Amino acid sequence: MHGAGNDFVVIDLISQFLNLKPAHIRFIADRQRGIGCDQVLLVEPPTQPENDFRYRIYNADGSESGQCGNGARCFARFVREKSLTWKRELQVETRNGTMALTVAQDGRINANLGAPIFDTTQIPFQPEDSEDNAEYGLTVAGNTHRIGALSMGNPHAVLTVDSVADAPVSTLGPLIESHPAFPERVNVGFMELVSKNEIRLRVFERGVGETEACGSGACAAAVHGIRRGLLDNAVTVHLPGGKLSVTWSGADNDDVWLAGPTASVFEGVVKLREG
Ligand SMILES: N[C@H](CCC[C@H](N)C(=O)O)C(=O)O
Repeated sequence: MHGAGNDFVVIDLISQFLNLKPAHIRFIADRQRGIGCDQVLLVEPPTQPENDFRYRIYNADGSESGQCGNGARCFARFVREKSLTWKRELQVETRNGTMALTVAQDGRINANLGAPIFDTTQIPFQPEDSEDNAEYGLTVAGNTHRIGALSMGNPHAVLTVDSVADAPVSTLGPLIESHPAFPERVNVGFMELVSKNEIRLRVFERGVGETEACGSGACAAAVHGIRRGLLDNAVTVHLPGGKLSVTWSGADNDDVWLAGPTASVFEGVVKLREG
């Protein structure tokens, strides 16, 4: 499956049981030797009866994440296509709590990624200096960059650039992804302001590299722009793989909603060697 080109292998662990280890995840995600994807998503029974499913997210390098916005939308489509539920309002358990997914009559899927988190200890982020107009200075290879830092259930650094086409995604992205100021590493967004309701964005994702789209990254960039007064509350996010929509009231405790396309591409059986 994919959401605007951010692609996933989604595994039903309700009608089957697998004890997947990081080596299995890396094999499945390997685009030459395995199936190939940005993330592997696990569909599991909930641990609490009031919820519908449990949702676990693993990056291509085998690391687990607490959030995947595009993946959540594909998750909602998957469980309905596989007749694991008929509901249109889903409560899904993630590593950080629960998230609401809604499937409209026209098939559009909205994901509630919860309220953004700016508390640096929860991102986690250890800033070199104090926040100034929602930005921090971050020294990378001798140069200081201005970044926004927040969590959408997973950590994000957001840089504002004049042009995403010219942004140093492949060089600066990995240096910030593994910067010591982010003890759990970080997803790195490069945001270009188009208007008060539109941005262009490229994301170097933690544990993957640059992806065609990043749902939580789109939310993090839009929230950062709204917080700095550069964007209105509804933002169209143009990514290399397609368009996502983010809405957030601007109130710190209000939830961030993500909408966008989903697609089911292929279904099959994978043979996992005992790892
Ligand atoms: N690489 C991210 C997880 C996937 C996020 C992205 N695919 C999305 O749609 O939010 C992380 O390690 O936090």
